[in-house]
Amino acid sequence: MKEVPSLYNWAGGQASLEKLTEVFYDKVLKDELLEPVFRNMSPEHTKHVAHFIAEVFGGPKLYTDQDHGSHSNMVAHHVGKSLTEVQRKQWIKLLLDSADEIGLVDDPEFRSALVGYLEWGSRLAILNSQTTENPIGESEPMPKWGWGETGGPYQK
Ligand code: HEM
Repeated sequence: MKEVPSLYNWAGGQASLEKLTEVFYDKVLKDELLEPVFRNMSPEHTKHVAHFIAEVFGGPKLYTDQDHGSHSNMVAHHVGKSLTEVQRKQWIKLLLDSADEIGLVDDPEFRSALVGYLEWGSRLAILNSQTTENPIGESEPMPKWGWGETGGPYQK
């Protein structure tokens, strides 16, 4: 049985995920639907989101240790923002366009895991944005994401 690589390593590590979020937020800030939502984001936003996804995908704990973040802290950024399904769909579209643009690994298994995570995370972001109280306690662990039912191309 071959060793199972993390999604983080399969995606090309930190540099690859940081490139993904850089290209993505460039698009976001030029997008009619999303620019109003993100126009006041912090200069660190792009990097923090890359660090968050990297950690969820089995990479180093930069969001937790370097950015002083946590799952609760990430959710707090969405609470009360009243984000919409239309904005969510556009968010997903621009992120997947960015993945193609930077040449992120595109085997069916990795992309299935990526889309699964983005659907899950973005739907939670919309739900949490309708509330005024953070449902995630500060001591809750970071989410983890893996290959899911498809297994992985590493098995071939
Ligand atoms: C998997 C899905 C998602 C992840 C992993 C994620 C991650 C994050 C993280 C880590 C932050 C904090 C950034 C920082 O520390 O500066 C953040 C903030 C934010 N996110 Fe998300 N997010 C997701 C989905 C979404 C979606 C779908 C939307 C809207 C359509 C959204 C809107 C925002 C906004 C408005 C902020 C605050 C920006 C500001 O500081 O002004 N997020 N997100």
